Formats: sequence, C-alpha cells, structure tokens
Amino acid sequence: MLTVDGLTVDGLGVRAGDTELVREVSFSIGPGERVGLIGESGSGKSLTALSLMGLLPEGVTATGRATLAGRDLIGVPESRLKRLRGRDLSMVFQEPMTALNPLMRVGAQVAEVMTLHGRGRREARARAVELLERVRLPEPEQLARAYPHQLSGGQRQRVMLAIALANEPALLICDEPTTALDVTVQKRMLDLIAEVAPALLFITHDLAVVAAVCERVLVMYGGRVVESGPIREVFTRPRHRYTEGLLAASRLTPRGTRLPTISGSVPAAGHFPGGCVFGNRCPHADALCETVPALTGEGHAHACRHPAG
Ligand SMILES: Nc1ncnc2c1ncn2[C@@H]1O[C@H](COP(=O)(O)OP(=O)(O)OP(=O)(O)O)[C@@H](O)[C@H]1O
Repeated sequence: MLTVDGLTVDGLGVRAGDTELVREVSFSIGPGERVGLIGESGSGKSLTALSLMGLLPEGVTATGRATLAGRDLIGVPESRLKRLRGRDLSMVFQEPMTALNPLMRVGAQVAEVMTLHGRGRREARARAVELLERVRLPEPEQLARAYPHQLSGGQRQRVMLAIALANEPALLICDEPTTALDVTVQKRMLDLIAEVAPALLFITHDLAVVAAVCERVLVMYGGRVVESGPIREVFTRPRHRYTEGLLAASRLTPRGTRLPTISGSVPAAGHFPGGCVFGNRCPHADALCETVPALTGEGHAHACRHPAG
C-alpha cells in the first residue's frame, strides 16, 4: 500500500464477542500527511484509533494488520505496545482533565512521558519547558509549575499536545481534540495541530474542521470506510450516499451549537453564490469560509452564526 515510513492499515477489524464493530478498514498515512476520519456517532472511528494505540476496551479485539514505520501494531504483546505508545505514536483526546493527573504539576507530566521512555530526569524537565513553548503556552517555565486546574481548557489541551509530541512520535492521533473548546481557542489549536503533527489521523464530526486541518479524508459508516480521497474531491463529488447526506446535514446545521451568541443580525445558514459576505471578519474564516467552496462547488455555503454588519 505505502511507504514503510508511514502508517499502513490493512483489513482492520474490531469485534466484541460475535459482534463486528469495525470491518475491513484499510488506509495509509504517509509522513507529514494529515488525514481526517469522519462519520456519525457509533460508526467506528474511535475503535479504529484505539486499535492502533492498543487501547481497546476489555472484551474488544482487533484483527488485521497495521504497521507504523514498519512496526506491527495489531496483535503484539502489551509490553511492546507500551514501548510504542507515547513514543512512536500518541493520541490527544477530547477531555484533557481526565487524561491529566490533577495532583501533578504539568511540567512534570510532560517530563514523565520522556523519562518513561528512557530520558534522564534533568534533560526531560528542560525539554518539557521547550515543549510547552513549542505548543505556544505563555511563560512556559512558570506554567510548567502549575497544576492542571490552574489552566484554562485550551491551555490544558496544549499541555496534552506537548505530552503527545514529547518523544517525537511518527504519528499523532487526535480524537475530537477541540470539541470542548470555544471557537476562537479551537481555531488556534487546530492551526497548531496542523503545524506540529508529524503525520496526523484526526477524528471529528465537524466537516469544516476536517477540511481546515486535513488533506485527505476517510468517511466511516457502519464500521466500514465507505469513501476516501482528497478533501476537495470527497466534499465536492461525494460518491457514497452517506457522504452526500453528511455534507447536506453540515450545510443545514449551524456550525457548533456551542458557539457563543454574537449580537447583531444573524443570517440563516445558507448559500452565498457571490462568496462569503463576512470574509475575514467571520470568526470561522479560516476554518469554514476557505473550505465551504469545496463543499458546494459554487460560492460559499455559510453555516456559522455571525452578524451581518
Ligand atoms: N466496549 C465496547 N463493547 C461493545 N461495543 C462497543 C464498545 N465500545 C464501542 N462499541 C460499539 O462500537 C461501535 C463503534 O464505536 P466507536 O466508539 O468507535 O464510534 P465512533 O464513531 O467513535 O462514535 P463517536 O463519534 O460517538 O465517538 C458503536 O456501535 C459502539 O456502541
């Protein structure tokens, strides 16, 4: 399928007892490539990612083949997976509070993932501060001494990204990493992920987000990948009825019910053949306006709540 350097997934299946939850999933991600994984709730996105990480829940098993830089990820002993996780591949989840230790300073948590993989303590501490800086956290030395509850949600998510990047993995997996963040914080976090990811598998429900971050997309439905290809192709000429439905729904649904209400007249979600009337003033300008022409093929379908003024 591809290059030994990247991720290659071939015929991945996931089951719980007799129930097949993920079937015959095959795809590849080359070094530096950013691939989105979209699909409705329950379509198998998280189980696909967790199979690669070796983190499936008890009673759920994976079959098939997946290799990262030539190393097998499926069906290998937990001791080997432990060495790979956090070193060759790592994952950022939606809710950093559950992943961070509330009793440990964040710098120590970033350093720990390096000492666990063999780095000396002093070197790990120094590099932790560098990593906090790399994910654009302000005053990283001071911030390294903070506890998770002293940070904002966006800052905690950046700490998670620093932890994920600490051992320079070959692949970063993000599962809805920005869903809990407000829209401006989300945008900055997405830009950062796109910039720092060595190779990326990005799981989301949000088509505009996937279009802003990724070059290619895989669409899952009922445990299978039903469509895949470059974003522009899939979003302008969907071949599968489910993808068509997903795109239609995204045009009708104002993006992110979590959006803060912005005062002023709010346009209906809709289609602006002459181009986005909000241009760069739109809070979603980069995430949505840029990508929406690809969704509709003509003009902009604008689905965010934004004052017309
Ligand atoms: N531990 C488990 N035992 C049995 N079935 C499970 C288990 N975990 C998940 N499933 C089922 O597997 C299917 C795929 O779940 P998965 O979490 O991968 O979906 P998803 O596409 O990531 O959904 P969401 O977007 O809601 O996170 C679902 O039908 C889910 O109910």
